Amino acid sequence: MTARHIIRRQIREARRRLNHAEQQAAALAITERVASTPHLAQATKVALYLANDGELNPHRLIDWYWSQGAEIYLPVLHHFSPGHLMFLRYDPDARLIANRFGIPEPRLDIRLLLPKQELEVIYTPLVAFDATGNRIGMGGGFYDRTLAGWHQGQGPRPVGLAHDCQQLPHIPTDHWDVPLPELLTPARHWRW
Ligand SMILES: Nc1nc2c(c(=O)[nH]1)N(C=O)[C@@H](CNc1ccc(C(=O)N[C@@H](CCC(=O)O)C(=O)O)cc1)CN2
Ligand SMILES: Nc1ncnc2c1ncn2[C@@H]1O[C@H](COP(=O)(O)OP(=O)(O)OP(=O)(O)O)[C@@H](O)[C@H]1O
Repeated sequence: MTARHIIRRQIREARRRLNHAEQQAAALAITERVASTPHLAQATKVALYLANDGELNPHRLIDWYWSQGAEIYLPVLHHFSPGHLMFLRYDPDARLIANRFGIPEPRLDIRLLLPKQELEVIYTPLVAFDATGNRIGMGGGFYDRTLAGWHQGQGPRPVGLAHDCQQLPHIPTDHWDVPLPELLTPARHWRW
């Protein structure tokens, strides 16, 4: 087992142990944080995700963005390009279908597809982060591929979302890992 495997197992277990009240409080705290952060609150096209495996649950944040008239996009596993994500618009009445990991995603409808360059913010799920903005995800490299190049202006700014218990002192990185410039937890707004 590599260090990354051990980190994934431990932190996934820690976030799954959060109870319903803790998850609800975290969902509310993150929504209030976004609502009071102008560059995030003003975004009109944002990628979010549907919570899985104890992740910080953005359902209230999605409702809040909808109430502001913003468009929400969800990651959909690319049907032809393995390891890549597409972003499809998520409307309140959307029909969802579970992907191969059991995570619900919009049905593939070309009319709902948005090129990622047109998103303003990609809220990024993650398993673990450290105090310098390094992240580890579920292990598919999906977000690393999506975020590769954002720093050179090829795509939107990523903003990590996580519970405070997902922080580690140091995460070992690989050359393809894309560090985050910003991350929100219920307790803190990190910027690097
Ligand atoms: N909510 C959410 N949606 C997301 C992601 C995410 O991290 N969170 N992704 C971010 O990349 C993509 C999906 N990536 C995933 C990668 C691995 C596993 C997973 O559960 N793997 C199993 C074993 C693999 C299997 O079942 O085939 C595991 O590790 O237990 C789940 C999602 C797209 N959608
Ligand atoms: N930009 C990229 N181009 C090609 N392959 C990549 C890229 N980024 C990551 N990969 C590959 O994806 C695999 C998984 O990477 P890693 O373990 O860092 O995923 P992760 O960060 O945990 O997942 P995610 O990014 O989906 O949250 C690695 O084998 C890596 O080689």
